[in-house]
Amino acid sequence: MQTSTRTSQRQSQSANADADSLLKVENLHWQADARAILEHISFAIAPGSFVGLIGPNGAGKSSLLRCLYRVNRPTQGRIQLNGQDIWHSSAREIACQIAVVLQETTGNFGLRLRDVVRMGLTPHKRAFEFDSAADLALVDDAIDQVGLTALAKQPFDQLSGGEKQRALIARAIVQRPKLLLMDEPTNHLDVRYQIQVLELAKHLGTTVLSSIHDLNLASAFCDQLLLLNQGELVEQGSPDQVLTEATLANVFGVCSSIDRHPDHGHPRITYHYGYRSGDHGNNSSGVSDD
Ligand SMILES: Nc1ncnc2c1ncn2[C@@H]1O[C@H](COP(=O)(O)OP(=O)(O)OP(=O)(O)O)[C@@H](O)[C@H]1O
Repeated sequence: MQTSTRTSQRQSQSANADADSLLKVENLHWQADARAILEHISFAIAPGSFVGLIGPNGAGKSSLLRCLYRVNRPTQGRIQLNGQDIWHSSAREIACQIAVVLQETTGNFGLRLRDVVRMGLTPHKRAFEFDSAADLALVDDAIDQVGLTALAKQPFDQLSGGEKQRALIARAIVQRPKLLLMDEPTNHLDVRYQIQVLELAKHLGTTVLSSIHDLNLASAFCDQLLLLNQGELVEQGSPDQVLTEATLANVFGVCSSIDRHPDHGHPRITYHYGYRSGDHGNNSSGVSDD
């Protein structure tokens, strides 16, 4: 595994922002079956920012997110939310502060959409405490915000992929988290729903960390990007800093040209297919048409 020098430079830059960070991860390591999956992961996320977690298949994105929502216990290092170590907090305390949207959610056993959204209230409730009229109004308002009022009584498992993701965002709205973690929330969605789901998450006004495979979507929506490769954080910074032709060649093994998107001004990636080594300025990807 290699650690980029640019990463350490950016890590020291981001250290200046640490005091104001909502989430701070320090030297996180995680291993499974005696194999190192994540190593030397350090970053901080400022409140209100929309951060994309990118990287090739198997880089460790889901493993890192699972550490952050307390499924994978790090073998080394510290994760702090608002200055509090998440592994020294109760599961309920964390559930009040962190909402999670995963890529495929099944097994809701006949629950209707409204019941699934209502589950966002649970972490804030005591045992046997009933939902108040204000709680139920919050649920209906969240369903309305994601445009699913007409489907509120529909069994969750019968919804389309895009409708399920929007329902889970409605659940997150109800949960009122400080941090929303999303693992490939746009997987299997058509392009309209990919944009819609990310727009909904962006306009929640909460801090978001989401893994995203589509680098152009990551560029369009994210304030900051974390680039994982082989279990290490090799780049972190703005889309301009992270999405370079050289990085895409080195980490993803693709040849690309990058210009500015005419609407949002962030990097816009055009991929080149079937080129021969030497056809383009940067050919370190080793991609060829042989
Ligand atoms: N519980 C586990 N036990 C053993 N190996 C694991 C476990 N969880 C993840 N891994 C391994 O860790 C590596 C990283 O997996 P992870 O799912 O985190 O990658 P990813 O970046 O999310 O990949 P993708 O983009 O393909 O979803 C993979 O090689 C995977 O097989």
